[in-house]
Amino acid sequence: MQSVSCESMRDLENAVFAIGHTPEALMLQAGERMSQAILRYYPSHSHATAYLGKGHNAGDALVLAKYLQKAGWSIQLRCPYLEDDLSPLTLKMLESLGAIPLDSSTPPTAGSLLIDGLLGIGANGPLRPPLRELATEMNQARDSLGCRLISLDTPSGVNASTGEIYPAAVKADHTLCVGYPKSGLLKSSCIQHVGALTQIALDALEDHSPKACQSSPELITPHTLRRKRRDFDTHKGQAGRVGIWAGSKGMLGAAVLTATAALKSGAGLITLFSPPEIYSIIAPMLPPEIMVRLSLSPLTMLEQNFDAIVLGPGIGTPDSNLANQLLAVVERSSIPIVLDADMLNLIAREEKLSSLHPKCILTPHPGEMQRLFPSSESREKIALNFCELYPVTLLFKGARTIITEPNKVLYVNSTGTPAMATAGQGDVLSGLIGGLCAQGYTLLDATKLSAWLAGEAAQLALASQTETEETLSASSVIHFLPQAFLAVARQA
Ligand SMILES: NC(=O)C1=CN([C@@H]2O[C@H](COP(=O)(O)OP(=O)(O)OC[C@H]3O[C@@H](n4cnc5c(N)ncnc54)[C@H](O)[C@@H]3O)[C@@H](O)[C@H]2O)[C@@H](O)CC1
Repeated sequence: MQSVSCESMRDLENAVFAIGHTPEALMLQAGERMSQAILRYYPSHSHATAYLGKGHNAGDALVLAKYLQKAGWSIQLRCPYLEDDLSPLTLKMLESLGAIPLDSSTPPTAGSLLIDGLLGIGANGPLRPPLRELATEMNQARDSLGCRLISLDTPSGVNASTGEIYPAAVKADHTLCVGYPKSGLLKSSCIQHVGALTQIALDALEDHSPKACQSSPELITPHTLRRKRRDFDTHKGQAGRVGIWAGSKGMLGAAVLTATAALKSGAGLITLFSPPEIYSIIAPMLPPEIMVRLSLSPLTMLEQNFDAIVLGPGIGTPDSNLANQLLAVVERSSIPIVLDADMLNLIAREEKLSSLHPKCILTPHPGEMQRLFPSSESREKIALNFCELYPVTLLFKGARTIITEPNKVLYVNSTGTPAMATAGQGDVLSGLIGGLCAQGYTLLDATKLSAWLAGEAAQLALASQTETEETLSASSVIHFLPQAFLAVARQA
């Protein structure tokens, strides 16, 4: 979904008002849909403290609060202004919420969900008192009381068009963007203030596209993703065959996670190739649906009828014979080939970037990217510059994973949580990408969908309370993939 400046968002808003939609109708829908997002991702909470400014961003917060109240939550309204200071529509939403006073002094309690409704796209420059003090209070409660902080439309104190971060800017765990995502918020430099991003669609905007801007990054949202439907008579050979070369002594788990994620992506036949020294140990670790083939050479993968190949998770530093064969597989492969982890280090070390071709998908984390393509530019520039030189699909991992291809914009993933900062998450991702490519997704679609699914699965695992920020593992992400698939809106 295209990102827009606050100014373009205003133009769109005015365009829909001009044809008869009202600010009130939009606010009611935004607030209701925000409440659905909160109940989905934060169902264990039962108390919210809504921080209110004067404008319509506060109005959204009040509508949201009303829906949470209906769901049985208790609500505190933290506001430094008098009722008469509020914009008329915001005041109307306050009155409709019932007899909850505007609290100008009581800080939130532990466990409260903090709702940042201080400022939205009407923000102008750095946070001014008294809102600056309230933003500071929210950040302190997040840090010291463990509160979750949700920003509505934009995190207050961040310039949503440019990404400039002003003093005391709110550090949201999650931002719910109304209508279109604001371009400044997609920048990697803003991640600490924006957190996960969920787009809140407004029906009135459906027929109103923002002015096309070729360089605007696009947010990967469920509405931009597509799940393939199978023909009724599909058989397993048509559902995608994936060949995987992964794992080595001491890194068996990487192979298990990659192969299991490929299986859970829906691919019909998964074969893990395993050298003799680990074969007998790894074979019993795998789900029974995965074939494990004893093999001395990755080149045998090219003789099979695969639809996609994954190379690299957990391979460590291969000896020179194996290294040459792995590099030869990359060069000779004419099917999608996912290159991850030590395979990327090998390509960097052997200076084989020139053998990359359009069937390659690279999934580096920042350290691997630095070895492949040393640069001190921003993450966004590095990704775009890399794809100007090499004809590949690039997924550049990070708290805000970005994806691009030659002559394409940046696609920015919206899902994920810091709980994913654990070993094995990259293995899951490469297995998913390989599995989806094998099922006929384009390289770009497979990569975008995989990044979104993995992050969503992690968020849903936390929401389920079967995992916490401390306990979430790559295996639990795999476990929650079915729910993440179900969350993809469109089925073509
Ligand atoms: N764009 C849309 O289509 C929709 C927007 N809605 C909401 O409306 C919001 C925009 O509402 P408004 O235009 O009322 O603007 P805001 O709610 O962002 O607030 C503007 C107010 O904040 C004050 N202010 C501005 N900058 C400040 C600063 N740096 N420090 C302290 N105070 C400052 C201004 O004096 C003004 O009173 C959106 O962000 C969104 O949340 C929704 O109600 C639904 C539809």
